[in-house]
Amino acid sequence: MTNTTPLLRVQSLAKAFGGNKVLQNVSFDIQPGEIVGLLGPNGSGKSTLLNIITGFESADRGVIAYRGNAIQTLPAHRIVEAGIARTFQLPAMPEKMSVMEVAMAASTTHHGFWETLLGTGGVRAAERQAHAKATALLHELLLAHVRDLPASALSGGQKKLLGIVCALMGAPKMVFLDEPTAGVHPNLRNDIVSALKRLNQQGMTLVIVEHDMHFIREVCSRCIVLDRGHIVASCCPDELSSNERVLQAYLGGGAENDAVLEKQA
Ligand SMILES: Nc1ncnc2c1ncn2[C@@H]1O[C@H](COP(=O)(O)OP(=O)(O)OP(=O)(O)O)[C@@H](O)[C@H]1O
Repeated sequence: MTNTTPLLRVQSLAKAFGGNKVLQNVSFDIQPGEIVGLLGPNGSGKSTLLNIITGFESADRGVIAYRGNAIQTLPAHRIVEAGIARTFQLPAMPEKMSVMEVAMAASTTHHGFWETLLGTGGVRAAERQAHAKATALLHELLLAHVRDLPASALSGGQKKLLGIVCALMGAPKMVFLDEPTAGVHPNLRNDIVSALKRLNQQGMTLVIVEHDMHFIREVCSRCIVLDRGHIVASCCPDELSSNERVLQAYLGGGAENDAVLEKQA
């Protein structure tokens, strides 16, 4: 990786489900240290893009390079190991595990069968490390006071925070967040904003799928806007409201807009 290599480069990505062309010729770069908002109307392809980058779906065409290395054929766990983590729109939590246990289970340090069974020194040291890290992250994400509760008992917003904790347990360089504040109480929303800003100040690159424009303005330095599978804008949040193609995407448009988008892609 040279000084000019972007942290992530997506080139000519395409994906269709049957005849539904969900992503078409999608290309963009993310630089280290950015907080980028990924925007677009419902069904514009944001989650599909996020799923492809993080290895949960495969692309039909295109290249995804992380620190200069192609990752588009890697399975999800190898992408996590490479340094890219993600959260989910609706995090599912195991019924019987405590908040701390869920955080610990997200640790990416794994040992062989015999080492684990025998509880070797290496395993115990790794467990201590994971415990210390989970403790620090639960504190950072304001979940220290609920660490012994069953994870399934958390509120929707707290589950989102725990999803962020889990994503961070592997010490990623880059995190994709899928609607981190949707359905979250305003108080907790502000906590999420502060936590994300702190993580970014510590060097984390963030890409955030969000519909909440206040949140985007508060947190993001740049926005990428998708409309029906095409990137129609890459600009700072303040420029969104005067961007013709963004307005067109959000205010609607039928087949005539498809023709325009095809031409401009
Ligand atoms: N596994 C799938 N099989 C078939 N179609 C799918 C699949 N996943 C997504 N789609 C379709 O792809 C299109 C884009 O969906 P996607 O979830 O990526 O949009 P989105 O921008 O994230 O939407 P929202 O903001 O509503 O979450 C939709 O038409 C959706 O129905």
